[in-house]
Amino acid sequence: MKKIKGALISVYYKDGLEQIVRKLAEDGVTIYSTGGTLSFIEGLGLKAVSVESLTGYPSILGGRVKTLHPKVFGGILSRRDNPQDAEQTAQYEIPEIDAVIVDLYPFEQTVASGAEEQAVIEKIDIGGISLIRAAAKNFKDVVIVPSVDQYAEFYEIITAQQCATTLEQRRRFAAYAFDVSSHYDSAIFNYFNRQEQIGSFKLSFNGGTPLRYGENPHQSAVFYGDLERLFDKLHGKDISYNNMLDIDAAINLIEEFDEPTFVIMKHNNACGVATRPTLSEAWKDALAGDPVSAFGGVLICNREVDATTAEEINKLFFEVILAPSYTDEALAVLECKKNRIILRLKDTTRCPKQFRSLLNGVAVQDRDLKVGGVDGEPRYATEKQAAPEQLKDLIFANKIVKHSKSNAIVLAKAGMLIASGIGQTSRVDALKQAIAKAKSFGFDLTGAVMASDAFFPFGDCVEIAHKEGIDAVIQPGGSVRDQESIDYCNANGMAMLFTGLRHFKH
Ligand SMILES: NC(=O)c1ncn([C@@H]2O[C@H](COP(=O)(O)O)[C@@H](O)[C@H]2O)c1NC=O
Repeated sequence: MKKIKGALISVYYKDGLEQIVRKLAEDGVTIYSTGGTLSFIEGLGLKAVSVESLTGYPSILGGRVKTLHPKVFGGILSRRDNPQDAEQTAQYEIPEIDAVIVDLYPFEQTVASGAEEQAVIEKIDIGGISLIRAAAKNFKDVVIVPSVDQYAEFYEIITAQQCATTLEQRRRFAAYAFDVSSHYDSAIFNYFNRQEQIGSFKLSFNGGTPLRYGENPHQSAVFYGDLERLFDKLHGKDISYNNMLDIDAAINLIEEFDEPTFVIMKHNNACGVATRPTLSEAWKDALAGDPVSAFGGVLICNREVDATTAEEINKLFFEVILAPSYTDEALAVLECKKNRIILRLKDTTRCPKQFRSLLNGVAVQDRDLKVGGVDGEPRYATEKQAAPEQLKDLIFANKIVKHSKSNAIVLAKAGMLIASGIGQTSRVDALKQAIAKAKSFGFDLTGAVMASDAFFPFGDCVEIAHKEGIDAVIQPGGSVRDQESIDYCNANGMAMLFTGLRHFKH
């Protein structure tokens, strides 16, 4: 156990500091402090020594240099059991500082506020980060409180142990310190790296929410990120790892649609999608696409859920629902099952990059943010063009296939997903799966459209589709054998659009 005799306090946010300062003062600890923090302490009617009087220098360069001085850093870094260090600290009249309390300039908040570069640069804390690192390095003798988040724990310790700390406690606070400093530096790096990418990859999240388990009960899992910005959880049990995957996929898909649309996700793929003039109609037809798979699904829509729609949704067993809002009546209906997770979407902007752990590292790619065509519009590869209603269905189906696991084929008709073939090892198998599924639910494929996430390597898919009554197709194109498919379509009165955009999803 080591008693604190000298403490340096230099914090940006002063909230929560009062009880700590009072306790330190009560136990006779000498407090050293910087400008604003010193005024705060004196405002409490307590005494502290200004860092200026310790160093013999004023705070200069607009606060850029305040604590950066050997009298401060010598006091923190001196090894108390090292005779040479002791000799030098005595020679230069350096006091022992055995507790350091810092709260850094709010760099990330300043960037997030959209501040100009110069304002952001001034919020790069230099002295504070140096204090944190120095104190953490010398944890054998010094305790470091590196941010406001550790105030409560530190206060508990000094209250219970009369301003003394154990080595184990100091080591834990040193870990907090490097957590704070590395996160802070990652944020600064990402700010500097935002335009001209220099190649390194740094991602840092504070905290982490333990999940009940991972993809399966024998796998443990933690989520790092800020779900609160994305949505409000209004009701239900904890969100699971698999729920998160489906929620992510659901948000990606719903964002493709402007008109009232309902999507039902199952294991990362849509099993029901419909666009209709009203949300309740969209729900009805999304469910009709595959009422069997919908059981236990994740639901998402892009309009307020009203009571009528909620009454219908309520008949289904589902895991999660996401919507921009709910009427009070709708919420009352949906909340009748205690485990159901009800989320209100807020700000769905997400990182434009996607990360995935694989092999012994992380692969980073741009999100697939394009749809429709390389330059906006897809182009006809065939003589025949689709009728206006069918063209709408082609665009609709292409949005769904973009978010389906490869190899994927989507069949749609009248603004509704009628079947898909997903995650197949051949495109023909994906098509056959979709056809079989559509038929099993009694859908008539005459006049339906087909979307493919990648080009047709042979002419077989358009031929199979045509034999089922499908006469409009959308696909990226780009196969060396595109002409086989084009010739077949031309010979059989089919329309085929090329987007030039492949949408593999592995
Ligand atoms: N320049 C320095 O030597 C320096 N030393 C400590 N700080 C920071 O100054 C802030 C506290 O300043 P004040 O006590 O004047 O309100 C803290 O966020 C602390 O991390 C510094 N500021 C920036 O680097």
